[in-house]
Amino acid sequence: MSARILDGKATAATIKAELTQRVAKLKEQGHTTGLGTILVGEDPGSKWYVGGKHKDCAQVGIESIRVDLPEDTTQDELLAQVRQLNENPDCTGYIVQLPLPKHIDQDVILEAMDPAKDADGLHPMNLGRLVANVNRPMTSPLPCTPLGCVELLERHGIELAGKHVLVVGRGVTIGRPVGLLLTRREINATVTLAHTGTTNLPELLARADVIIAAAGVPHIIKPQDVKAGAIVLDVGVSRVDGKVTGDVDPAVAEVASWISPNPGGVGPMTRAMLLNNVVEAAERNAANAVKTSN
Ligand SMILES: Nc1nc2c(c(=O)[nH]1)N[C@@H](CN(C=O)c1ccc(C(=O)N[C@@H](CCC(=O)O)C(=O)O)cc1)CN2
Repeated sequence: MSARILDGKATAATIKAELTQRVAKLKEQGHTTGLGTILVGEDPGSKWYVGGKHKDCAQVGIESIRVDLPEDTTQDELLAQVRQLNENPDCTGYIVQLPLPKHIDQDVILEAMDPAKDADGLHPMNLGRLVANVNRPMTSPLPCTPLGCVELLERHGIELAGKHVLVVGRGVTIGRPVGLLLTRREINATVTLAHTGTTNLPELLARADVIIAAAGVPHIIKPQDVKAGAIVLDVGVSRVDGKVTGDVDPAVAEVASWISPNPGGVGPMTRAMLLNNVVEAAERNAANAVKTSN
């Protein structure tokens, strides 16, 4: 058996085409949609990701504002840039590219962002809303990679209700929020969150219906670890000899029923969900403008 492919590249292209229409509609109504990015330092991977975000914006008609700062930028200088984007009316939403240099406290920066402009859904208020709101539709931004995982599965017709999902990794951008998202009532999955302190990972892997691997350890998930027919999302990103390498050994495709390639799986979906968050923020602004004018 060879697993079917959860094609993130093709799915992201479809989503971008849908978003292009929504951005055009907003423009017709007199609303511009703009994404801001703040990049600190020279990390080649981060530069590539930020460049990709601006290319995506150009493709779907979103204006973009790019702030690139040197590695030795102080926390106060970065905070000043954050406040400028909070106030900039052309910026509908923005992101601060992570990771930040070690001398900057990521939590302080994320907390200084206007939660309504937090295109990454990583402001503590937006993460708190994800924790607190189990039943009503979410109206605040959600973290892009978790959203990308859910959207990728849904758009391939995969039902998660009643499934046992094992998330490997407890990071704030993926592991923790994806668990919260999957346990919302409209998705209804049962989630186990494994991390470096988990003592029975082999046992958990062997019984999972769905595995979301976000550990950042190259090829940590092997074919013999996985239940036959499991659905496997490879979210981890490491570089081995300069090549993007996921958490999942490609031979897992011989055992799984569905697998996301890496590259070409969850990465492009993360980018598409960022655009989605910006467009949703612009649509919320447009709806609020109508309310206040009535
Ligand atoms: N502020 C944020 N910082 C970071 C995030 C994030 O969501 N918000 N996630 C990652 C990096 N990231 C987006 O910023 C990201 C990672 C990977 C991809 C992607 O499309 N990857 C390609 C392969 C890329 C390659 O060849 O190097 C793929 O999977 O096909 C997009 C975005 C950390 N920082």
